[in-house]
Amino acid sequence: MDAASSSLALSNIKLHGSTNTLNSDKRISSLCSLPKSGVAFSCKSSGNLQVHDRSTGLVVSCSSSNGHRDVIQGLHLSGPIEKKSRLGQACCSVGTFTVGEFAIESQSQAVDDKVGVLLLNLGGPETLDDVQPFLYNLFADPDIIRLPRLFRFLQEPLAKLISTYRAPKSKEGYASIGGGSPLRKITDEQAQALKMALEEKNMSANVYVGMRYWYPFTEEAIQQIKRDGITRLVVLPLYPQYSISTTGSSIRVLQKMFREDAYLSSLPVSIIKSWYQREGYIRSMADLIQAELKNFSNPQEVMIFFSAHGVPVSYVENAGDPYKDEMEECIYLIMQELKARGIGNEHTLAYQSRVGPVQWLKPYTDEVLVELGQKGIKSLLAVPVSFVSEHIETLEEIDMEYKHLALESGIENWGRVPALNCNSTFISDLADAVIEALPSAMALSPHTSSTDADDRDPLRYAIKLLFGSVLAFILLLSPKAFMAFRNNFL
Ligand SMILES: C=CC1=C(C)c2cc3[nH]c(cc4nc(cc5[nH]c(cc1n2)c(C)c5CCC(=O)O)C(CCC(=O)O)=C4C)c(C)c3C=C
Ligand SMILES: [Fe+2]
Repeated sequence: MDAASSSLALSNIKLHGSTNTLNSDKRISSLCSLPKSGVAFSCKSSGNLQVHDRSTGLVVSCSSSNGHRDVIQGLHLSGPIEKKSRLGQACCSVGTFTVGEFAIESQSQAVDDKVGVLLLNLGGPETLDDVQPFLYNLFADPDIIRLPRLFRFLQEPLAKLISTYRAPKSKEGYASIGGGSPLRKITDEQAQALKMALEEKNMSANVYVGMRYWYPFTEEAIQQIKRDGITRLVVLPLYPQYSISTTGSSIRVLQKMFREDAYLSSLPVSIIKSWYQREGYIRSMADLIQAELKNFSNPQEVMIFFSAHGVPVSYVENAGDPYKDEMEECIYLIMQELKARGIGNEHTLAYQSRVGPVQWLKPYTDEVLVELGQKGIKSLLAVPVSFVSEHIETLEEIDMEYKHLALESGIENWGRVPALNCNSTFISDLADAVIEALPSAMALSPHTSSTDADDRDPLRYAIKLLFGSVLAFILLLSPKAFMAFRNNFL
């Protein structure tokens, strides 16, 4: 943005109130002369107000003497600030807010600012023929099968083997939910709903979907973002809690792409790592639980059973994955919200969907269901909590396998909370999360040219692949390794 458009964005901000301490004209004229890298001014009322135009946007912040800062609509505000309506953001917002005795109106619209929101998700096979290649992509991810560095060359042959052997069982699962994953359709609908929610909050943005293991791949979304000339990007993983295996894996892909591309490496980006603690998300989860409890004849006797997708214990204990802590805090917050509504049901948390010959987070959903049935629990409400759309593990694993197991174990009344999908409170809260994240967007990393020498040398790559296949084959010929593999992956 040049000085002229900078002044255009900022001249739309009107400062009202006593001007003996805040002279808007003076500051706006001084802004125009600042270089295109950014503009800023400050004033003294009872706090220190700063307005920054970092070439593509506006940040208004006010730090008071006690140093306390609040975030309202992405603007860091504190002290004597009282929100009146939508706060101004240079990109597109219109609104009014007061700073002590001053009122500031923003009708700013930086015409050359193009905001993008990238929704990250897992992706799922759309047909039964997609299942094996989808599984290959998943198991080839070093954040899913974490091999010691020395054995990394085994990653691809192992992924080939595991995906081939697991595919028949997975296909049965996908066949039972209609022949494919609903993830793409639901994520596209969420993207559309988010775009509309942002528009209602006066922010115009393109919303993109980037999947980790199936179409549309994250790489495709990034190419589209480049073609569209996006100037600021908010990355929003559709996982409320952070795990190395989900959000971490997708961010790793982005970081690699951003490092290797000149345009991307200078694009201001803001990544929302996890958002399970957001009020709107907690409220929307509590709404779903409250509504579903009403379907039971004795709602207060129902055990609320949170079922989260598991991760291997080593992720948490050795690699420092915050997933378990975030999950437990999330459940605590949902239960607090329910308690505030007078709902004091018993609850429990267990982990589902384990894969592979390692220990996963405990307790396991299937084991707890049997124990609860044996203890005499008669009514149970299952709440899937690690994911915000319906998918194979809600539609098949919970609705079919676990329901069957629970009823067999003595539970008589079974219910399941639907996934949030396009729930309006939830989507509106995601829109707020995007607006709040935008002002902190900054370039991710310096541009470096291509990294891994092996990736550029086809001969070294072929040798690595061949050597890895032979080793994987030998490993699998050992009867013990074979039995562990067969029992856990197939
Ligand atoms: C927060 C959610 C998820 C975590 C954490 C997670 C970790 C994780 N998953 C696997 C292996 C598989 N996951 C599969 C499907 C799948 N996983 C998630 C979410 C999380 N995974 C979702 C939403 C889905 C379903 C996608 C869909 O098609 O609807 C599968 C494939 C299905 C199957 O064969 O069971 C596998 C395999 C591991 C190993 C892991 C952590 C290391
Ligand atoms: Fe998974």
